[in-house]
Amino acid sequence: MEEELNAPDGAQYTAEEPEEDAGDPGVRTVELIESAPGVRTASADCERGKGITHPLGCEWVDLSVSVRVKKRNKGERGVTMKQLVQPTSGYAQSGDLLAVMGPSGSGKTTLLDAIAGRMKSAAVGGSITFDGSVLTDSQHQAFVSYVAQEDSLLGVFTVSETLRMALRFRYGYNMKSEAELKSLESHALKLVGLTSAAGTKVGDIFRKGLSGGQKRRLSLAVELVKAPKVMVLDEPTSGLDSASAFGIMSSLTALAKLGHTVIATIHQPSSDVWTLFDKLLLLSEGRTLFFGESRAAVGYFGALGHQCPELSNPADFFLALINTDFPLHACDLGYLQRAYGKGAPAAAGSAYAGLLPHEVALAKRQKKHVDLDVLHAGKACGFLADCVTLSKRNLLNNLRNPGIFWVRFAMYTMLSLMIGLMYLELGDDFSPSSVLSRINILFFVAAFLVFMSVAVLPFFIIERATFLRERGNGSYSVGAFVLSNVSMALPGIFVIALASTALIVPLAKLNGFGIYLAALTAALFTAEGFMSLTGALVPHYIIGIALGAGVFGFFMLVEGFFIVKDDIPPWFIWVHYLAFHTYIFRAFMANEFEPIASFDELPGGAPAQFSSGRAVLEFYSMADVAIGRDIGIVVAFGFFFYAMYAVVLQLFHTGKR
Ligand SMILES: Nc1ncnc2c1ncn2[C@@H]1O[C@H](COP(=O)(O)OP(=O)(O)OP(=O)(O)O)[C@@H](O)[C@H]1O
Repeated sequence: MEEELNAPDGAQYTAEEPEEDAGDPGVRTVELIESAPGVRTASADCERGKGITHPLGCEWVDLSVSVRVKKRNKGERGVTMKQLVQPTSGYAQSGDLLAVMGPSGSGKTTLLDAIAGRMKSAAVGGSITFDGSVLTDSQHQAFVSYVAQEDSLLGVFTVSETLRMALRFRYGYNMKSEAELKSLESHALKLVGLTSAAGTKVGDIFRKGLSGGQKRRLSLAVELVKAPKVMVLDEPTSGLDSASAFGIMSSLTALAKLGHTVIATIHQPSSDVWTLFDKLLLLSEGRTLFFGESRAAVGYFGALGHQCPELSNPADFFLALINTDFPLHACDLGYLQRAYGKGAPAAAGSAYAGLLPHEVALAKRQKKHVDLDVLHAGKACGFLADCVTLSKRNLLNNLRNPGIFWVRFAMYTMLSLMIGLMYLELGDDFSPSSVLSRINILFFVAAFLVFMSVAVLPFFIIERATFLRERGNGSYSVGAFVLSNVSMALPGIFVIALASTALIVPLAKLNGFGIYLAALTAALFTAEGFMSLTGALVPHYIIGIALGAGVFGFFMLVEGFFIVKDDIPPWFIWVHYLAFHTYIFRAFMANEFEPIASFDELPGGAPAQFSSGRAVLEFYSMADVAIGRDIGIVVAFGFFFYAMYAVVLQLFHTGKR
C-alpha cells in the first residue's frame, strides 16, 4: 500500500534500467525515506532516471504568460498586454526535483501556475505537455497536485483527521481497508515530520494549533497522500527553519526518486538544500537565465564571467547576481539573457536550448499519449462518497467551530429569551394595543433573526480558500460540495429555530407553534443560502457583511411592516415581491392573526381600529395569505440562492487565477 504513496504509476515503475538510459555520472543516492517494512526506499530502487521505464514528466516549449493591464501613460487609454513570463522551454521528468528560483516578483508563481494549468484570465502561449500530451482540465487535476503558497486548512481538525479526509476524497470508502489508510497516513506524516503532531488541531482564530511551518508541512502531506504523478509546489519551505526546510526538500527528493516529478519554487535555499536539486530554472523579471542540471549552474555562470566564490552557497550567489530590485551585486541581466538565448548554456551542458535530452526524446517516441488508466487512478471514488465525506466534515466543522454554530446559538437563544420576556403572555391580551405588540414582535423575528445570519459570512469566506484548493486539485465536484453544505446546514438551522421558537412562542403565548417553527426554519435556511451566495460573490468578508446588511435592510423596508404593500411606491414594489422577508412576515402574520376572532373595544365602548385578526390582515394587504404557499416561496428562494451559489462556484471559483 505504501507503493501507492510512493509510486504514482506502479505498473510502470521497475528496478530495471531503461534501454537507452545512458545514466548520469552526477547521480546522488538518496536515503531519505524511513520506510515501513516491505516498502521500497528511494535508495534501494532508483537513482535519478534509473529504474523508471517511463521517464517523461512534463515539458513546456516557448511557454509565456501575459495579462491585460490598463495603459499607464498619460493620455493613453485602454488596455495593453504585459508579459509576466517571457517564452521559456524546459522539462521535468520522473525522478527530477526541479527548483524554480528567482527574486521576488520574477514570475516563479506565474510560471508554476501555467505549468500546473491554473491560469484562468492570463494568456498562456507555447505548449505544455504531460507525457507527450496536452491535458484537459480534469486530466490536469488527476495528474498534477498543486501546493499553493498560502495554507488553506480547516482549523478545527487534527493533522490526522485532515489527512484522513484527503484520503477519503482520493479513495472513498471501499477501496482501502482501515489498516491501509492508517498506513498511508502515517507514512505521509513521516515524510513531512509531523508524526508527533498527528493529534494536534490545525488551529484558527479560536484556538492555537500548529505553527506556520507545521501547517506548511501538513499542506504538503495532504497532497502527498494522493500520490500524484506530478507535484507542483509554490514555496514549500517558506516559514520553515533550515532543518525543517531541509527535511521537507529531502522528502520531496526522495519522492522524486520514486518516480514522481516534483517542481518547486524556492526563495532562499540553504547550501544543504541546494545539493538536493536535480534541475534548476532561474528567473529574473520573467526571463529565464538558466535552465538545466543544477550542478552545472556554477560552471555555466563561471563561464560567463560570474564565478561563485568557493565555500559560498550557489543559491545565494545567483539570487544576488540577478536581483535588480536591490542591485548590490546585480550584474547585467541583458547579457545573461542574451547568453542564454544564444545557446551558450548548451556548451556548458546545462540548458534546454531547444535540444531534448535523449531520454526525453526516447520517452516521447515510446509513449505518445497519456495513460488514461493512470489519470483515472487520480480520483478513485465518486459523487456519493464525496458527499458523505464532505457532509461528515461539514457537520463536525459546524459543531466544532464556535463561530458557525455555538456563537449563533447563544445569540439567538439569548435574544429569543429577551423577546419572550418582553412580550410575556401577550397572547392573552386582546386589547387594541396588543395588535401593535403582536405585529412588532413578528416583524422583529422575521427581520432581525434573519439579519443575524450575516454573522456566519466570515466563516464561509475563510472556508472558501479550502474549497478552492481542493477543487483545483480535483478532490470533489461543486455539486457534492454544495449539496453537503446545504444538508449539513439544516440540522443546525433547525436547532436554532427550535430553541428560538420554544422560548418566544410559549412565553409570549403566540399562536401556531408548528407553523411559527416552520416559517422561522425556512427563513433561516434561506438567509443562510443568501449569505452563501454573497460569500461566493465578494472578494472579502467586510464587503460581504456590508452587502448582506444592505440587502437585508432594504428587504426589511419593503416587507410590508414599515409601509403596507398597497402604499409602496410603484418603483419599489418589485423589491417587495423579490424580498423573501415579505413571505416570512406574511406567514407569521397569518399564523398569529387568522385565529383571533375579535379584539376588545376601546375604553368607553368605542370600536377599536381592528375588530378581528382578519381585519388586521386586510389592513396590511395580507388577506390573500396562504401560509403553506408563502413558506414554500421562502424555501424556493433558499434553493434558488443555493443553486446560484453552485453556479458562481462552478464558474468563478475554479482554483485557477
Ligand atoms: N494578474 C496580474 N496582473 C498584473 N501583474 C501581475 C499579475 N499577476 C502577477 N503579476 C506580476 O507579475 C510578476 C510576477 O509575479 P509572481 O507572483 O509570479 O512572482 P514570484 O516570483 O512568484 O514572486 P514571490 O516570490 O514574491 O512570490 C509580479 O511583478 C506581479 O506583480
